[in-house]
Amino acid sequence: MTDAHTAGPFIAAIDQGTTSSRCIVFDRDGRIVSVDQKEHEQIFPKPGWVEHNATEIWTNVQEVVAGAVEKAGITRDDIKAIGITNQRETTLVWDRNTGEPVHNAIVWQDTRTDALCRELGRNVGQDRFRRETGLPLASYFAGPKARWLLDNVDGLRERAEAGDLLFGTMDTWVIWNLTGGTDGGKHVTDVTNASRTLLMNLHTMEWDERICESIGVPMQMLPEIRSSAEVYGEIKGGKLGELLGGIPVASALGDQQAALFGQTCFAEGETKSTYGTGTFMVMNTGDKIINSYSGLLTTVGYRIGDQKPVYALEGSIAVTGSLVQWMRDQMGLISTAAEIETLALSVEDNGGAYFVPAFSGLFAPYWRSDARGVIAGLTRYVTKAHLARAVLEATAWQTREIADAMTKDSGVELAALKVDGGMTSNNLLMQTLADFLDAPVVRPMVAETTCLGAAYAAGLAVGFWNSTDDLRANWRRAAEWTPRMDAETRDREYKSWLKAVERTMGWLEDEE
Ligand SMILES: Nc1ncnc2c1ncn2[C@@H]1O[C@H](COP(=O)(O)OP(=O)(O)O)[C@@H](O)[C@H]1O
Ligand SMILES: O=P(O)(O)OC[C@H](O)CO
Repeated sequence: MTDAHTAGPFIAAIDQGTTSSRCIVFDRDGRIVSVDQKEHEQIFPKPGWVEHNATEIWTNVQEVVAGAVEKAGITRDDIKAIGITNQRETTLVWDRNTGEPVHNAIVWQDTRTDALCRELGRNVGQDRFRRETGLPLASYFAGPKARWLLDNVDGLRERAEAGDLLFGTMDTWVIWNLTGGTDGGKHVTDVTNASRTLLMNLHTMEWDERICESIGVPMQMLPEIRSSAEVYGEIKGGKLGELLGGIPVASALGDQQAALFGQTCFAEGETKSTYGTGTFMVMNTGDKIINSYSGLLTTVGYRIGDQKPVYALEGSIAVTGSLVQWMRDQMGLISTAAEIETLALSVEDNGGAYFVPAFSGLFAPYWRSDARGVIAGLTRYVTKAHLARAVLEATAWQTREIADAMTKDSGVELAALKVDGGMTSNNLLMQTLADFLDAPVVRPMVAETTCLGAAYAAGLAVGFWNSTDDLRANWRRAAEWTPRMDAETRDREYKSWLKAVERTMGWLEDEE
């Protein structure tokens, strides 16, 4: 697959995502040379529970790396480094001696720790977690998931305290296996992934002893926290060892931080939003740890080698692309995701309907697990085409709420929004977004910004690229949407949206 335009050497990146694992090989201009991808099973043992089989994931990771290298028609000597990006918060515990997971991984969307988080809130108080970790106490994050495993799997706490078990998010699992597993695998994570556990102190970039104790996670099972761009070890052992042994494993970033990096949002105030199953908007806040009073998360954007960490504010939305899937799979109103645009374009507006998809509560800026979805404003006039509009508008309004919160917290007005992810192929949605934000929306040439960010960080770590300026030079605009909506309509519609959001709250009673 390589040609004269994509002469080596190359950098490879693994994206261990929620629904699939993929590997992409990039050239020096940040162009894609080859891709391989494999989905894994989504396991739903009970309502609200979501698990992954980590052994299946590791098998898939090995296959997609081998697959991408084969498709590129290159060998070990052509690849200067490999980087990792991953679904964040998804939590695994495994035996350091056998390498076997003790339980399926508990996925970020899983809400089984809701009650535990409420209890921690009552006993320890929300404020301390916010202040030290930048996060609200919520089932989304990794620490409570690890505590749940220790409390609910027989004998686990004793084994953890004896030092026989390792904790990790998916970056840690993949790096440990890539670098040899039971034969000396490196047990590390990076600052961005660690900043999603509720266990890392944002100010020191170390595990916080008191917080680990309050949550009930023994520190001896935690990985070493490293920067996002440095060599953690080399590929070793197994089939990949034979194929790619010795290649430096040189970056790790949570997928949303990787997208920030891949979008080259290196300056304070630069913001990206990734539109997939859920949506994650992240703003670079430079060296400032901005405490959010508006329901955002304070998190680490990235850290290159021994440079100072760069912080970020994040607004996470649980349901965006998955609402389009719901319209397709559960309602049968469309047969492909792309059809939502055609259907929505068959009418002028939403016909008065507003759809708030609080299917598993509301994430940012509300963090309400008692909320459930509503369609408000229904009359006999509303058709499925109006609902299609309301579905797309839901994504755009949720983004607007987060943009408002970011401006409030940071004092920075959004100058433009860089977007990526599967939903950005929807032109009507992108125009609606520009209209509701009253700011330009820009999509880059390389839409695979997540893998690209991991490749960039790995490339910086081994000197393949010299500086972030080299990376900026690779960024190219593919499309831009500018606002066309008048202020009066925008304000009126926003009010109606906010009214609909209010109606989702308090649907579940506390004991539910
Ligand atoms: N044309 C479209 N319009 C609206 N939504 C879309 C469109 N194409 C894909 N999607 C949605 O985008 C999501 C897939 O995007 P992707 O970036 O691959 O997600 P993820 O990385 O979270 O798996 C799906 O939820 C799908 O419903
Ligand atoms: O794998 P994705 O793209 O669904 O990303 C999941 C996020 O990292 C969850 O925080």
